[in-house]
Amino acid sequence: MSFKTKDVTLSDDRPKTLLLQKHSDYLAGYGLNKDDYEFCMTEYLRMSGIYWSLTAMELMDQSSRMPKDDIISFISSCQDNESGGISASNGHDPHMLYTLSAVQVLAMYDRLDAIDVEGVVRYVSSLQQEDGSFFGDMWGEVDTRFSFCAVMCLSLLQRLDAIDVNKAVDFVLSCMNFDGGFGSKPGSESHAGLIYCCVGTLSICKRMDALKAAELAWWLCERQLPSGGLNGRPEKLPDLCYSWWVMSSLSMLNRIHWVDKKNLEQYILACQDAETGGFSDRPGDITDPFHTLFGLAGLSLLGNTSIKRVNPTYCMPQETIDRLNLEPQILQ
Ligand SMILES: CN(C(=O)[C@H](Cc1cnc[nH]1)NC(=O)OCc1ccccc1)[C@@H](Cc1ccccc1)C(=O)N[C@@H](Cc1c[nH]c2ccccc12)C(=O)NO
Ligand SMILES: [Zn+2]
Repeated sequence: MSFKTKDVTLSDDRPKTLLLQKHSDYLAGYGLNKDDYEFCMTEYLRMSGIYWSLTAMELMDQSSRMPKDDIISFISSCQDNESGGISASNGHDPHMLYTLSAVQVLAMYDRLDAIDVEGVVRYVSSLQQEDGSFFGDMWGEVDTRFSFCAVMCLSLLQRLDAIDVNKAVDFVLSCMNFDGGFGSKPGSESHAGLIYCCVGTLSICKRMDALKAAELAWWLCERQLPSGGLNGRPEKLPDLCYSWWVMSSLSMLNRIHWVDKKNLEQYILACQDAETGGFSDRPGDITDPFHTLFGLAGLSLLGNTSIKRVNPTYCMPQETIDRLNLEPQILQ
């Protein structure tokens, strides 16, 4: 039993303002050196890395600094003609996670014509199981993350008709715990990231009525620690990306005011690196594009107007969601 709540202390010389130019330079320069160790080691999730960088640049209104044509032809080269699915990088197997990232990127660029959309629809719907759940790929791992990938991807393509939405919702609801939270499968422990996926699925399918909203919002705001940061489960250290998983879920529940916004903003700003640019999981750690997106997206949800509005359900610019006429449900 740990009596000392695990937390971090924010040092006095931490960044207290948003260093937008540093973050824009950091992302514009990331991955240019193709043979650096980190770039090679993250090939297995390259497509998601492109989604994180582009979305962060869009939120900063800096996406013109991204190599648009190279990105679009890279995505086309990653679609598997036989299955219709899209892989993280050339030569890798197609997977739901990277098919979603690719569709998110092309939706932001308004270039869904660059892929075989019917092939993607065929791939995603082929992964739905009898109980409504989804596999991540042909190897058959079930996880509520993949339910969220499926409904987000198909809704971006205006093709939710291709799956059994009622069964997809039933499976997600079968993963609801007594604390109002969700795990990856029925009976799995509640986890902030999976709560985001399950609430997001219900938001897109317009079934937020089925949530135990009060219990869930309570569990979510319990994630906040004295440092202002949020953790993903009880007794865990704070981590910047959990600011996003928790706050986007609270936004969909219309209860974002339940967290101490000032304290949380302090924690997010403290995770910036004034030298390299970018955000890290905790103050003083190495920055990466993943935490940089979720730091900026979190500040956007907190109302920082120097960052464009982000949609809490899709984690994409609100203007993209508006252009696609998508209306994910927000609890009243
Ligand atoms: C596979 N990932 C993770 O497991 C990260 C690891 C981590 C980061 N900080 C602490 N650990 N964890 C993570 O994303 O947890 C949140 C989560 C978990 C499950 C479902 C959704 C969100 C990260 C990549 C990563 C690996 C290692 C270090 C940093 C980033 C990852 O890809 N997360 C996914 C989470 C996610 C966001 N939107 C989704 C939609 C559907 C499914 C998943 C996601 C992502 O961002 N996709 O675009
Ligand atoms: Zn993290």
